Amino acid sequence: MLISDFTFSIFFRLIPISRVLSTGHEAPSGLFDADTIFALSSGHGRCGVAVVRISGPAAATALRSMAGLTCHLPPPRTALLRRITDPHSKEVLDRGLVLWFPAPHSFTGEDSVEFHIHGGTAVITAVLQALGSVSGMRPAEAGEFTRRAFQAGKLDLTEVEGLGDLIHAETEAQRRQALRQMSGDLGRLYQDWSRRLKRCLAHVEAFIDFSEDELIEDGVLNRADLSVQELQAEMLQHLKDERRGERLRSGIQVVIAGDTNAGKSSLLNTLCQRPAAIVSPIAGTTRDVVETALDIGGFPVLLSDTAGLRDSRDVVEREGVRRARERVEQADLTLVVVDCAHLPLDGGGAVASLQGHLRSVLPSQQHPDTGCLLVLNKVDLLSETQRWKLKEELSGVYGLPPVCPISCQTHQGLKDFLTVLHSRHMICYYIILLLYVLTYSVLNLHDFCTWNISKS
Ligand SMILES: Nc1nc2c(ncn2[C@@H]2O[C@H](COP(=O)(O)OP(=O)(O)OP(=O)(O)O)[C@@H](O)[C@H]2O)c(=O)[nH]1
Repeated sequence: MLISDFTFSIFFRLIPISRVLSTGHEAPSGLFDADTIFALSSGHGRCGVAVVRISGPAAATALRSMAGLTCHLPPPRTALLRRITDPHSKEVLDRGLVLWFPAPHSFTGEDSVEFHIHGGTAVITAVLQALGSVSGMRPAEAGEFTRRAFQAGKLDLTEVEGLGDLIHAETEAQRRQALRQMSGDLGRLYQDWSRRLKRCLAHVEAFIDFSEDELIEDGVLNRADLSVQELQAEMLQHLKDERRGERLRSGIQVVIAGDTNAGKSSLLNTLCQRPAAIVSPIAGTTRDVVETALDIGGFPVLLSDTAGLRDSRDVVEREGVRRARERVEQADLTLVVVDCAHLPLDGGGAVASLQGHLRSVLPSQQHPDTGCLLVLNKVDLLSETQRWKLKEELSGVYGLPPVCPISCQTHQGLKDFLTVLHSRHMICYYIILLLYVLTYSVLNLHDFCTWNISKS
């Protein structure tokens, strides 16, 4: 390969790496708008107080003309109680608080104003219409305030993502993760990686361009290679810890599957504490997938009840079974429910029977040890002796997933089951694309350095 080809390949690598790593906000010039934008920021629906935000060069004009402030603007970030009027007709629209945030000390970095008005639909509509009539003002597009904050360097991309997560957070763990991300820790980490990678790249380029003139000190490539290896180890470590974040954001897919009448719908209702699915002694009651969102130990879980798996001539039931199998294939975690009153306990063979259940539910390529829990339902129907036999038979058996004996009727064993479920879904991690790309890029650079060292 020619030297110019090396340089090209280095740049080829550098561009995606630095783009991915650059969480800073080198705002493209020309993206700043002269428009002033406004929006209801407190969400729709009737409420006590609604917040209308304005950002841009005409914010001060809007404040003056609508809050009756002819001479001076209010002191920055201080709430003033004012009559809010139509800027043209001077009709009073509401009485509320106004706040003035002069640039650059505002969320967007631009001159900004907030109106805290009463949350009735008519009040909000009147104020928004009045704002729209001020020259140079227009309603904000979705996410435009945050885009302006990013462009003004107030937030980096990871903080923007954290802000989005915080707004959408439904569980405690999601809220905590979003807040951590918003504090900028992740951005600082990526910027450090970016800086170190670029330094390695510069050393390798310098070696390529000047080594023949002997202007480069010995061992430059070795040091670059060592640094890249260190970075690679750090990223892999980070990847291990942070995969959890992805599951936190999108939720874990938990699917309940098994034979008809095993108590799958009863389990769904028990977990979500409401009659979300129909329960009946008639086999084949559930025909379609019934979904419900849950918060288990602070983690978002999308729980699905599915049709009982059996051969059927009924077209609708067959479609239900097809959907059930599809869901099991996509699941992060499958709860295989078995009616333990039907296990061959007295004559032995419970383990073989459970293995048969697992085979009939799980896709052939899935190992039962992973992504699966065996839920032995209806333990209330077992006698003391039968329970003892079951325990005996299952103790010391390898090749089965964790087994949880429970009763959806008496709630026996439910607490232990929830503990196992919590620890099990914590290990349902997936590759985060961004970090995968980073690692891949580092591996490429590492390969390049290694190749070059061996060549020299
Ligand atoms: N004794 C006892 N009965 C239960 C328990 N759980 C469920 N049942 C009963 O078992 C029957 C079937 O329960 P479902 O929850 O509808 O079972 P399913 O697996 O969803 O059934 P399909 O819709 O046919 O797939 C109902 O009569 C329930 O009351 C349990 O823990 N103990």
